[in-house]
Amino acid sequence: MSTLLETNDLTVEFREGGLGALLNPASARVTHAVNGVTLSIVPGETMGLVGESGCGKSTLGRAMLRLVDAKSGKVQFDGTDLTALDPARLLGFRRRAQMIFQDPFAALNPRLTIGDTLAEVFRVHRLCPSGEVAEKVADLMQSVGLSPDLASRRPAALSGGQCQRVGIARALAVGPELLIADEAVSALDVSIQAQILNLLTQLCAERHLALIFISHDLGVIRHLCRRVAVMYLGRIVEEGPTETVFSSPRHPYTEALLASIPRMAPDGSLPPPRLLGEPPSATRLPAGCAFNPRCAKAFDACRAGAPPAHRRDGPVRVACHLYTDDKLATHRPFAAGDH
Ligand SMILES: Nc1ncnc2c1ncn2[C@@H]1O[C@H](COP(=O)(O)OP(=O)(O)OP(=O)(O)O)[C@@H](O)[C@H]1O
Repeated sequence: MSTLLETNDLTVEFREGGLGALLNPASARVTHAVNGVTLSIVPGETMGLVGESGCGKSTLGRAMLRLVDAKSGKVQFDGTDLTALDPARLLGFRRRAQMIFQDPFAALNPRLTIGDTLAEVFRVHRLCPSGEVAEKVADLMQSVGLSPDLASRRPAALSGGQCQRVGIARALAVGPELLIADEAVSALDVSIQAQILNLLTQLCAERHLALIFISHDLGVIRHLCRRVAVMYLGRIVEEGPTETVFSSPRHPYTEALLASIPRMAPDGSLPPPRLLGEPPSATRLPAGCAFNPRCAKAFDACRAGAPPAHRRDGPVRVACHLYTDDKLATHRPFAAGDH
């Protein structure tokens, strides 16, 4: 199947330092938010993007939609290089890929009614004659489980779950082929989270939508996504079918992340966390593999150089020095101390 969205060696940096940094670029404080990401998604596919806070998930999602500019690398949507699009053609692309945000209240204009918020999308993108907008808005509201009676209300009169349904409706209005949902349920109560996840599953299936679902929550990713990409300090360290990655993680970071899900022992105690401390700052990346200072399996090569990003082990892609060609060629599973 042809690729819908593809990033190629994508890098995003944030430079800070005020006037001093403008006069002397070498003095700028540079955050390496996305560091050479190559990833693709096909039409109708659901992919989870998971990793600790600050690892670059949101920035990657935003760069995929050109809401933030890349420093280098490419983003291609259906064969078109987004990094080279002028503003007029970018507006056309915005119909095909949309974002859903974490905070449903903040994402809506508090002064506009729900009906006006949705009607604005039909008008800006000239999606239908103005006489049909009210009917389209009512249909759209029903498709996300909102009564059209709520059209006259403002966001403050809605619950968090209802606001997120409006956010989803606004994204769907333009008939996109790809949704990027950035922590779209993490601000909601658990019972409401399940309803919104079910809605997203249903909409993706009905409309053959591709979904990139950004989340800290491994349980949610497992429930929702066929494929998962695990991110650490700006890089994808492992990527593959969700069930394969979750049942036999290759990368020590994925392994530690999965082992960090709190599970109570029969005696009521909690096992010690497997992932200790915070990730290093994205302004000062460690030499070699970025995970090496926290990796229990690190050895000399991990400190000497970054691992190749595209090594395949069956259906899984892994960026780790433990997966050298000779180990993969002989199908020798690694173990601690097996270097
Ligand atoms: N506009 C910005 N200006 C400067 N630095 C930024 C900006 N946006 C993000 N960053 C930095 O880029 C890095 C990646 O941030 P990002 O928000 O993409 O991570 P994340 O994995 O989505 O985190 P979270 O799960 O907490 O949302 C962080 O170090 C963050 O502080």
